Amino acid sequence: MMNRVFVALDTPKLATAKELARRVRHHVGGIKLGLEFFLANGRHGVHEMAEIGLPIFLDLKLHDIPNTVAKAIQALGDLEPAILTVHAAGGRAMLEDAKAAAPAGTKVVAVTMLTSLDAQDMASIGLAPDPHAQVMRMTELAQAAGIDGIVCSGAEVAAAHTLWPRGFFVVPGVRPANGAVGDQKRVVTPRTALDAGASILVIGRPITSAEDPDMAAREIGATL
Ligand SMILES: O=c1ccn([C@@H]2O[C@H](COP(=O)(O)O)[C@@H](O)[C@H]2O)c(=O)[nH]1
Repeated sequence: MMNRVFVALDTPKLATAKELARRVRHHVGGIKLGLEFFLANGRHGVHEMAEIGLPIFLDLKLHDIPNTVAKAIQALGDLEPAILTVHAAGGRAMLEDAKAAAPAGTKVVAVTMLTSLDAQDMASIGLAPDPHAQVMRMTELAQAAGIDGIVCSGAEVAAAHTLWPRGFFVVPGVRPANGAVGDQKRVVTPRTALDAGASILVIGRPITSAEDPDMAAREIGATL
C-alpha cells in the first residue's frame, strides 16, 4: 500500500527543506509545502522540491472572493501540485471556482476548521462552540461544491467519511503517542487517524524537529 504520510516541511529555507526531504524521502509518501516555504521560495522553490520525485501538496489555504482565488490558482500555472488547499469558509462559489481553475490532476481540498482551534476559540470568533458540527457543515458544503475533499482533524474524520464516502480526507494535527502537541488542539495518533478514515496524514514537527528525522519517520511508519 502507498505511504500515506505527507511530511510538512515548514521552513523558509530551501536548502533545509531539500535536506529534510532527502533524509526522509524513503519513509514518506509526499511533501507538503506551506505558506512559509512558498512566500520565501515561490514557484522556483516548488519546482526544486518536485525534483525529489515525491508528490507535492501545496498548502496555501487560499481564502478570498471567488474571482481572486480562481485567478490565484491559474497563476500557479505549471506547478500542478497533487493537492491544493483553500478555506471552506470562502463559501460555495469560491470552492466551485477554485475547482474549475485547478489543473485536472490536482485535488482541491477545503480546510474545514483548523486543528489549532478548539470550542473556546470558535466562540471567540463568533461561531457555535462545536468543532464537530462545524466540520460536518463544511464537509457538506465542500461535497456540494464538487471539490475533492476536506482537511479536518482525526477526531472528525470518521463522521466526515460517513457523510462523504467518496471524499478525500487530509488529516493534520497528528502526533505519536506522548508526542509534543505544540499549538495543535485537536490531535490524534497516526494510527487512530488512519483507522478513522484519513486518506493521508500530514505530519510536520514530530518528524522535522526530531534529532533523527529519518528514524522518526520510520518509527511513525511502523505504527501504521
Ligand atoms: O487544520 C490544519 C490545516 C493545516 N495544517 C498544517 O499541517 C501542518 C502540521 O504541522 P505539525 O508540525 O505536524 O503540527 C502544518 O504545516 C500546518 O500548516 C494544520 O496543522 N491544521
